[in-house]
Amino acid sequence: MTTFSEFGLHHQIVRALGDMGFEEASPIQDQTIPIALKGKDLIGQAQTGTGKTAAFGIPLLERVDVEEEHIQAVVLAPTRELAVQVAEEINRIAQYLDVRALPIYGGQDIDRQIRALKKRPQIIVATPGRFMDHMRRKTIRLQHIKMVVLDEADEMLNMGFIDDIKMILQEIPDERQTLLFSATMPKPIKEIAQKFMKEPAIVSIKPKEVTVPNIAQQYMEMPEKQKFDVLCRLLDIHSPELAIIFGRTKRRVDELSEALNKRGYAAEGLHGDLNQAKRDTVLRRFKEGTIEVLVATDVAARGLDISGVTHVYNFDIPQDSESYVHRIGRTGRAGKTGMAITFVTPREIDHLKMIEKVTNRKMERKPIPTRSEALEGQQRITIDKIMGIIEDGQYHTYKTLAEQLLDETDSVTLLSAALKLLTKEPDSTPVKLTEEAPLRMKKRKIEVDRKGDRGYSNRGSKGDQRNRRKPAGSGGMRSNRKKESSHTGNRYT
Ligand SMILES: Nc1ncnc2c1ncn2[C@@H]1O[C@H](COP(=O)(O)OP(=O)(O)OP(=O)(O)O)[C@@H](O)[C@H]1O
Ligand SMILES: [Mg+2]
Repeated sequence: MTTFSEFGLHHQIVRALGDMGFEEASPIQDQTIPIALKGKDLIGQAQTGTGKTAAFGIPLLERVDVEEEHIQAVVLAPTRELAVQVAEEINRIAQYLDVRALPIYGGQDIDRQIRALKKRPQIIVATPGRFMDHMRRKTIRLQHIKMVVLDEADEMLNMGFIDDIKMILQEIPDERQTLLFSATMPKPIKEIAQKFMKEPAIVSIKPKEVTVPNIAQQYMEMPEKQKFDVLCRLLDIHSPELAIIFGRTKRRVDELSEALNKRGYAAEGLHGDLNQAKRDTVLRRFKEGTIEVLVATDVAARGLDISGVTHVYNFDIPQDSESYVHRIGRTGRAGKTGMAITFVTPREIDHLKMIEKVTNRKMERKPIPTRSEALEGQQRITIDKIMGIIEDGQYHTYKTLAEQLLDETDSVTLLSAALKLLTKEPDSTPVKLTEEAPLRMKKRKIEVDRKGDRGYSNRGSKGDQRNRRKPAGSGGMRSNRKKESSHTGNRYT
């Protein structure tokens, strides 16, 4: 593997990477950075959590002219959270340079953004809708942009941003460099590539390895009604450092997080109907560990890099293999290990098989854990905590009290009572969860797979696009453009 100094990067960048704990380039960085540094167009595909952000972030910073006070590079990303995260990572790499990346996204006060833009950042990381708004207002000028990155391009297409992206790419000067990155690359991406990129170099992992090997993948089959109790048991047994639970719909996420709280888990929901401030708070609290369980729709699946996520639970099986790959990829990042458990109802087994087929990886079937296993899990945690205190030696102030108690009660009885008190016993508080209909396999999906579409999903296929898209205008791009301005506030799900 290559060390970063071998790429001939600015010493400030190498130093920042060192501060960040990056010692060697990851494989995708190793293969793409030299190409991107030459100014060539590039499609980079690599598994989740393997450092694609720095793979484009480093060349952007390397190629930005520090003296020039214009926007020189634009990264487009599908969600606000991702825009913020990518800008933060670029700024960390840029900490010893006089270069700044500014995140720009819908839902944030536009005047504030305009003021921030006046400070002349060289790099913008934006969601497409808000970027279009600024293009129209001429608060972002395009003529000096010489690099464009599409991060999670396929998701931006799924979210109906295709026209925005085409428009943006059309308006940015031609003699630019275009980079496109994602863990999955369904077909419509190729169309964008053909139209808007100049003989892109393709750096791609084999479909065989679409998921990273360090994530243990398991599934459990059970009726819909049983899912919630099983989830609670698993949380008790695994006691994750941080866990993400994926639900199919926004209502589902709300109900699940409420139900989890009722049963004593520190959980909060994240989905597109929450306002910006709430979304920010939830993510912050999760990153800090104030909440241990994040319940989310697919919005959190893309790109989010939160260290400490040890477990991902697909409470509802994901719609397609692409979503599966991105969801489970929230764990097992940067070489760490992780565990992903998918719940499947008997009628959804075909769906699971389809996912296995496309990802080319079998999930291990696991039996449903029992209530007593859950209790054992929690008891183990209690014991670990007690042993931890003994190791720390911080218990001496309690010794006299312990001796007094032992005069009156025998040690086994005393310790048993203390263990009971400290152990979170499996809880069966009734909760309200509206049943979800099982996911049905659509015939079309299998057909696409059989055709050998390299894409790990079919979500990008035309039919789906039509369904997922915002109400599409029949008019040309210009008419779309107008209409969309009124939408920008809430388009990012
Ligand atoms: N060379 C490196 N050495 C050590 N850690 C790294 C290196 N490159 C990136 N990382 C860290 O690995 C984590 C994952 O990186 P990143 O978010 O860029 O992954 P990704 O490939 O974009 O994943 P996804 O497909 O989910 O978006 C980040 O915390 C990042 O800081
Ligand atoms: Mg990423």
